[in-house]
Amino acid sequence: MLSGTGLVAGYHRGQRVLDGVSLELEPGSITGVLGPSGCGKSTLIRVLALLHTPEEGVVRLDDHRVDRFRHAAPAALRRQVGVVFQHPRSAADPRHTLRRIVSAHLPAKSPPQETDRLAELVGLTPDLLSRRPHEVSDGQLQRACLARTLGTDPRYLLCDEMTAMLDASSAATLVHLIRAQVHERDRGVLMVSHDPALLAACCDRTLHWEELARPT
Ligand SMILES: Nc1ncnc2c1ncn2[C@@H]1O[C@H](COP(=O)(O)OP(=O)(O)OP(=O)(O)O)[C@@H](O)[C@H]1O
Repeated sequence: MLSGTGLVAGYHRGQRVLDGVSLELEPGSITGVLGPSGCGKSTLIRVLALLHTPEEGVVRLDDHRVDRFRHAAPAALRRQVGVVFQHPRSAADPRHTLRRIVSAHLPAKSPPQETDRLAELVGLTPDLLSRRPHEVSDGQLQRACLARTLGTDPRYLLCDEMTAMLDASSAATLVHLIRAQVHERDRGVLMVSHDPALLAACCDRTLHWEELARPT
């Protein structure tokens, strides 16, 4: 299980973006979190992904109580939690080919077939792999970002409004892919969004932001 308990976090002294937030993610299921823009959903994802240090509260990753975050977080723990961000164009280096983007988190000596396997998994055709971000659609680039994240075979996948930039058909394809990952690989998924219809369509349970922020 990946959990955060009583999390307090912000970006400036005295600013509490998260003020006593708790959430548990179980492997093999998709949890949705619904909240308005600016409530702190991305901040929660950053804390759970060990990318942002909470001022208070506890993050547990399976049997580990995490006590170091950001660069100090143990690599073995960091690799267990993958993140897909809202804006694929800010998350991918525009100079790199999709092949390089997809393979970015694979071990250095991985054979090219491993990149091909990840690309196929997310439905990227081989001809797209030689292109750069400006030569593909947002949906295709988001698939490449998802494939990159899956390269560490993370036990938990945190999706931060990952379909917000996509048309309905691309969004549905990605959601279908995520569901397959949950069932085939027993991953635990968090999907945050301000779109109740999206969460209702793909999550096993949906929590409202206010439910997470109850005092512990
Ligand atoms: N790097 C940062 N530095 C300072 N303040 C920040 C930073 N990132 C976010 N914030 C502030 O923290 C608050 C919560 O932001 P966050 O991005 O976590 O919300 P969100 O619910 O994900 O919003 P959205 O749905 O619009 O993406 C906002 O008031 C935002 O301005």
